[in-house]
Amino acid sequence: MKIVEVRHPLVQHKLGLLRRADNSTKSFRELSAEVATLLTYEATADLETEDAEVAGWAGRVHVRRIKGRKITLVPILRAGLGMLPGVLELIPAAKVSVVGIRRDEASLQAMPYYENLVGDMQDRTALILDPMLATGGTLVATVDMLKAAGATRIKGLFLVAAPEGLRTIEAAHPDIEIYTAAIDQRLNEKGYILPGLGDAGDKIFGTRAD
Ligand SMILES: O=P(O)(O)OC[C@H]1O[C@H](OP(=O)(O)OP(=O)(O)O)[C@H](O)[C@@H]1O
Ligand SMILES: O=c1cc[nH]c(=O)[nH]1
Ligand SMILES: [Mg+2]
Repeated sequence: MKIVEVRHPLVQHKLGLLRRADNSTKSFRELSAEVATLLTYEATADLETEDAEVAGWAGRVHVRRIKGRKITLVPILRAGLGMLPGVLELIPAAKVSVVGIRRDEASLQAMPYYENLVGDMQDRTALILDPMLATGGTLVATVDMLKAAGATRIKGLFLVAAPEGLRTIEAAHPDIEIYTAAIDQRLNEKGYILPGLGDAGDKIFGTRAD
């Protein structure tokens, strides 16, 4: 499975800021979106392009443009919404397919509760957005959903990923690609990533002070 840990200095610097426990909701949101923009740049590096011509200031000019297959962004509610503005900075016309999955805090099982996907999923690259890949249950459920709707080309963008979750997704869906700012050490007994970011959904929405 293709797993890319993005080591770019800007990504690593911003991730370092995100890890601070004293971030305000505003800074956590801004940094999440900024790292998401940089992950998008990496994850779209292999998009196919084609020749085209446009009317330039000195006549016709040869240019390149993105070809064929289009993209749908797939933010996973809730926390994935925190990455969406950053990704839309680079792909402002992308259609958005929303998936709602909540992790049961006791069993750590992924509980799907909402699905609203674009109709032509088979013609698009799906870019899943979620800050945290922990046990991997949420990602496996999302990829199951996307494949059932016809998706064949799927990439996931995460701020932080745990080795346990990477192993789980590799066993279930080795054909997808993962882009993350960090592969962290491990999960704690409650399924939180260490050193991680804490509860990303709560930090993005300001629902609990850590
Ligand atoms: O890899 P897993 O072990 O499945 O865990 C990861 C999921 O947990 C968090 O969502 P959460 O359930 O807290 O929902 P929220 O975004 O509404 O806070 C996170 O945003 C991922 O979606
Ligand atoms: O570390 C974790 C794991 C799951 N969800 C989070 O928000 N943080
Ligand atoms: Mg949460």
